[in-house]
Amino acid sequence: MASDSKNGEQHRHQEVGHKSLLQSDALYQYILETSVYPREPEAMKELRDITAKHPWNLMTTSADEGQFLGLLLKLINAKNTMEIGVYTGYSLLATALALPDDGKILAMDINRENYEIGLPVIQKAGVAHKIDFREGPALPVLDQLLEDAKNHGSFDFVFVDADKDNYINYHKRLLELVKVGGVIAYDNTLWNGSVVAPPDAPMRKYIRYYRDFVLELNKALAADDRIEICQLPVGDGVTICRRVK
Ligand SMILES: C[S@@+](CC[C@H](N)C(=O)[O-])C[C@H]1O[C@@H](n2cnc3c(N)ncnc32)[C@H](O)[C@@H]1O
Repeated sequence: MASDSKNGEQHRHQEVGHKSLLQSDALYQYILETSVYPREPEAMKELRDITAKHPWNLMTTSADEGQFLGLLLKLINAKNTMEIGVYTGYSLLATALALPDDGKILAMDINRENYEIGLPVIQKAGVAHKIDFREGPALPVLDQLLEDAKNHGSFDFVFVDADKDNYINYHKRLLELVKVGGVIAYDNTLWNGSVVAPPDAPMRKYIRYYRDFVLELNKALAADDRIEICQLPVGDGVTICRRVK
């Protein structure tokens, strides 16, 4: 993405230059080349390459975050999961590969077209049967799930990576849908580093618009005694919440 600042390179790095908040490109590259790329499944690499050619590729989950999600899912033995915000499906594929063969992902996105870009790769990887994709806004689907008591406490894991202005609304509902001991991961909780930017700092419009919602969410998660949390500087910041009551 172009930068209009004199200090173009640095500006780009801060805003959207790569998918990490680490202050050194070399260090991030080291992590990718040492620990991530050599272990990345072939299908995920293929999907990452396809997505890189798409005009909205900045939205994709980074390879290091994909690796983290896959490991987390295995550590908690997740089976019944949900994803809000699919795009071309990189995090979805990471999830599908990490789940057992009878694992499930209820995946929601308002845009089916982008999901279909990645779908052939997901099918080729032999994990498409785990995915139930719903096109449309996620909130009404959550409300519908809540109407049936048997869905309460039925999810092991949820990855939320969609409209930041709804995260608080998702949280209210997800806390009832995730089991005690289950995990909700909220993506982009450091929001391009803008959470610590002074209010008059130059920011892209969409960064400025969603910033207040992210700040509110972070405060609300920290104050919520129904969850344990850990905010990690992976990707654009991901907050892991474990339901405790
Ligand atoms: C950052 S992208 C998701 C990236 C994805 N997790 C990946 O690994 O590539 C955000 C997605 O949220 C979707 N989205 C936006 N508003 C939504 C809503 N109300 N309900 C469901 N999906 C929504 C967008 O269409 C977009 O594909």
